[in-house]
Amino acid sequence: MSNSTMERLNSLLPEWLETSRLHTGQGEVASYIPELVKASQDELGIHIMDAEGNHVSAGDCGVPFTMQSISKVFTLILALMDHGEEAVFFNVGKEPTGDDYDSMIKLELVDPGIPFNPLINAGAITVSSLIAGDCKEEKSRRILEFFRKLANNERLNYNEAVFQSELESGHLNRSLGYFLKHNGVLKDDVEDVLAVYFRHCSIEVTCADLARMALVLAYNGTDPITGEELIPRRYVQIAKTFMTTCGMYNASGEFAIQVGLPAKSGVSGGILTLVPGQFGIGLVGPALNRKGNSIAGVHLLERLSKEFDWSFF
Ligand SMILES: NC(=O)CC[C@H](N)C(=O)O
Repeated sequence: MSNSTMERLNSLLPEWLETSRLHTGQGEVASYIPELVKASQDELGIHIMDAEGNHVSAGDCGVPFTMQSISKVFTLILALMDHGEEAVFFNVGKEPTGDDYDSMIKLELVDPGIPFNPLINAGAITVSSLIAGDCKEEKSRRILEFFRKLANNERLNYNEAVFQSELESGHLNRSLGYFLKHNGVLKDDVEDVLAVYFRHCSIEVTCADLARMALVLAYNGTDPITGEELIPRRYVQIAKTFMTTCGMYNASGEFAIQVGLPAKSGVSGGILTLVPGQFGIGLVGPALNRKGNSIAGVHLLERLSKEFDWSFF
């Protein structure tokens, strides 16, 4: 079944990608992190991988980009592996916000002032502080090692220019950090926590890396190619639930209706998604729609999901 889907994908994908690419003109490349604006407006690439390691790719799939918010899924998983559910969800909630990902409004409105979920910035900054390690370097090292294992790529590394750019321009994230510190949610030094957060957002990948990471989620935590169990099933279940309810920001409901797959997007235009038990998918298209998701990427995923009946709803 997967083989015949692969064959059809092989013949359809190049043309479909070019049709979706036409939508890039209506989107905008993110500029609030100055270094990100250097990405090409009309870029679009995708890589789809199955459990045997067969893959189909199209477009600009070899172009490296930073994971940004996509990394939040995997730092959440690592924090769960480090401390368990109870400790993590003592500090961060489980509900969508309806606000922008970098909003702080709800932190003042609820008591206790913990972030609504681990995929908004406030939640992910909190999760960064929960990663085990004696210092920021050790926490960052553990995150990078974990990501390398998931992507089966020892060469995965930071984009230092993007890291520095966000370190210098991340005033809103800095204020979220200090607010969380004031609320008693962050215990560590705020600048140290932010450095860990900015570092994991700056990890550079290609579509193939994202597809491999997604494949591990598609197979409930076991890399189907190596057979190695990398994540306990329960934590994959939690991560995929958050991806479904909050992974595409305030367009998560619409994405669930139109595509119906767990997904996470990032401000660099990346999207990681998966077809449970079948495929891992990595995609990049830096031109974003008004909700902050890759405009052409969402278009392509909608078309693929409808054609192959991928929605799990
Ligand atoms: N949506 C995103 O990808 C946001 C991540 C980005 N590093 C930030 O904190 O603003």
